[in-house]
Amino acid sequence: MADVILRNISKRFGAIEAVRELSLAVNDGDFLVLLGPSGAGKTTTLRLITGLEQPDSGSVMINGRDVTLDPPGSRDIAFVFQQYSLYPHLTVYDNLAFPLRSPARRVPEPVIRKRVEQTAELLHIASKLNNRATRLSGGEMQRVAIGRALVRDPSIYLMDEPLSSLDAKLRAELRLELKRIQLELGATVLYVTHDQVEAMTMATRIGVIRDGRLLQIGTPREIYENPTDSYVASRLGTPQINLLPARVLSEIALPAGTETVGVRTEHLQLAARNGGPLVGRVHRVEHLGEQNHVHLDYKGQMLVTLADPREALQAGQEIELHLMHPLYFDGAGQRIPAATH
Ligand SMILES: Nc1ncnc2c1ncn2[C@@H]1O[C@H](COP(=O)(O)OP(=O)(O)OP(=O)(O)O)[C@@H](O)[C@H]1O
Repeated sequence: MADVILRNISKRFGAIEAVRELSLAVNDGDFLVLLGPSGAGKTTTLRLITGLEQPDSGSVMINGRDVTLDPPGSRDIAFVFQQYSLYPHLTVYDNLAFPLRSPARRVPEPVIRKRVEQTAELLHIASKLNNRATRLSGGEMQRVAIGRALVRDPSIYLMDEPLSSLDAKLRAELRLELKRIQLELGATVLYVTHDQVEAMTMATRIGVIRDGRLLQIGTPREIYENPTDSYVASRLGTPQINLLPARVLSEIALPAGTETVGVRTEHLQLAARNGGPLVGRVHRVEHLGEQNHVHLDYKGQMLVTLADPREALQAGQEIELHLMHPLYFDGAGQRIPAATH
């Protein structure tokens, strides 16, 4: 059983409130992704769990034990950083063995060998064990860095944007592998990123964080389909949700209090003009291969939606917009629940 509970933790650096009364539970076997922009407090949250930072208030529990005041070394945690952080003069084997060779652990050498070889297999780097760390590609180096966390069997793996230094293709590849490995090991992971695709594809749950506050936590589907506010709605989905001021939609009935209407691709149907109340104009069509991005001008508001590339849409063409179950938000950006409309 491995779980981590944060209770109301806050951390301030001078005038900056990096983390504000954040409460969070990472359950056994969870792959919890903290998703937020730069400066949201993601790294600070991880550092508070490791003990590299002390909270100003609140507590950190690991496996039912309050570790808030414990030094970092005594917490049963493995951390993967954004940068590779390998020992360049050591071989891949020795880099992987390193965390097990600390005098405090006293792991016998045959056990180390077994763990290192298993980990290398898991990460598909078994053939590189004798290479020096510097003689690896970026993707291989990051695999080794992840491997250094995996050789141990901690309560929780903390990962701080471990794929962000890789190119898009490698990132996609390692994303799949990390998820496979997590499932194979039944590992508990807290992973921070600003990449919504990583969050959507790997997470069992996503926590959306902004300005040190946890805004919402739920499964990727819950966060995508049922965002509690317009900021959370805009964090997931490509193209991004269109947020239209209610005043440009006076032709249609909106729930009381609506100030903004959130329109994702699946909430919008385009049709030839046929007397419907909402008429826009195609501004630009971007052909992306399997789909088109259509940029529409609706009363001076620019909307982006997906369309089938076989649909003949031309810039300048007038087109009807049909909204299907869009999301409604009040003046403060809070969601107006479906039950009230
Ligand atoms: N040691 C520190 N001293 C002063 N300010 C800090 C320190 N560490 C973090 N901060 C500030 O706290 C806020 C949160 O930083 P943090 O690194 O946790 O954000 P983040 O979400 O991880 O961002 P990024 O995605 O850019 O890594 C930022 O405003 C940052 O400048």
